Amino acid sequence: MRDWDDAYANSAHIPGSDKMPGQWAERAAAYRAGLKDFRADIAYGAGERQRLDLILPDGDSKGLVVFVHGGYWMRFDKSTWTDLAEGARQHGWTVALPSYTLTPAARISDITAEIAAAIAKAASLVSGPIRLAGHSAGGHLVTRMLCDDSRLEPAVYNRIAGALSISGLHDLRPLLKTKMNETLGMTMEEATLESAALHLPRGHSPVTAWVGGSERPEFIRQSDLMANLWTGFDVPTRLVVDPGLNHFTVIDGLKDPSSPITARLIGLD
Ligand SMILES: N[C@@H](CC(=O)c1ccccc1NC=O)C(=O)O
Repeated sequence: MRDWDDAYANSAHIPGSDKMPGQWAERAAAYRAGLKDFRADIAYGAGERQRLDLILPDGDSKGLVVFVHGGYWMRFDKSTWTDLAEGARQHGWTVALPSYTLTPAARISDITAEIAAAIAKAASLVSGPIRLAGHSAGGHLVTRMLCDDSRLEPAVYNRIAGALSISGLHDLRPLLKTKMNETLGMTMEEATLESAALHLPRGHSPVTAWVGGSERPEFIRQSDLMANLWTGFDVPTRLVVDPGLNHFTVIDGLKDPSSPITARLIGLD
């Protein structure tokens, strides 16, 4: 059988990646220190990690971007990548960054419910269209919001203008064969119910699956399968394989207002 741990191992295939979490946190902290309007730790539930940060644009807000961080549902929080808000912020969008309870304290299905609550809270604070983005495990979480079993209320769901799943995981069943599942604790039933690609879409919100061309082949397959399957249900889908980028560099463009990934996030292209 294939080595499924290796198929989903990112750091092991990216030189220097052991130093990256420290660098990400430092960059994000420096970015927060320079923000004019940063609203930290807004509660969207009673749990300790059920908090979101809001980053406001300089002028009027055009709408709400929600960015959900990754880390295989078991690492990191909203403070790791605050600086990814900057591209959308410069275009006038308000950006919400939620934390969520990590596995094994929460099941993945619990986290999906938390993200719906986080989006509802942010949507109550910021008017206009909503654009969802997530990285890796966060890509899973945002695509789950568009599934037929989405917990979003119609008033919130109907404001969603699109979702950008960056290196997202859309069929969780192969992860059952990895050591990570000792922490994730998924059964086949949960892995199936938590796979966006195995659901029907609730509506026709556009979905972009964006992945680095130098990522593990499994991540490219996970983006490909999502775009492929939902195309069959009349969802406007795009698959973008961004050349030369790996699992960690693929999100860097979100900091840059002139990057193609920022244009995709806010629907300018
Ligand atoms: N230790 C993990 C790290 C990882 O995959 C990761 C790290 C940061 C953000 C997203 C990640 N992947 C999926 O959620 C790995 O390299 O396999």
